[in-house]
Amino acid sequence: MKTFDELFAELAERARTRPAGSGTVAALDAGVHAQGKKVLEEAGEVWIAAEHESDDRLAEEISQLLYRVQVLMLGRGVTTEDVYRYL
Ligand SMILES: N=c1c2ncn([C@@H]3O[C@H](COP(=O)(O)OP(=O)(O)OP(=O)(O)O)[C@@H](O)[C@H]3O)c2ncn1[C@@H]1O[C@H](COP(=O)(O)O)[C@@H](O)[C@H]1O
Repeated sequence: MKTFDELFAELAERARTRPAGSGTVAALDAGVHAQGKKVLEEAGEVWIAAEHESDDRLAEEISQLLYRVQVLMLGRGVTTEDVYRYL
């Protein structure tokens, strides 16, 4: 179990250390265009799950959307503080 902030810190560390085999490193290397497409794809899956799937499947899709948003944030150099000041 981890929080949004804990995952963001983990992904930032991946970006910094670039361990072999990291899907996050590959997603960051793919660039902002590809990262944005993944956000849109996962958002669509969240919508479908919300209408047609179980609470557990919906929660899983939401977790994947949060991950994809965090990859995009790192890809653009946007921090959690940058986002939280608008909440
Ligand atoms: N939380 C996630 C996470 N959520 C989603 N995903 C990725 O997103 C995929 C699911 O998205 P898709 O529906 O697009 O599935 P897919 O089309 O089969 O995926 P791809 O072939 O496009 O990678 C998963 O298979 C993972 O590759 C995640 N990948 C990593 N994490 C966490 O991020 C951290 C760092 O991971 P690594 O960089 O892989 O070490 C670890 O704590 C992981 O648990």
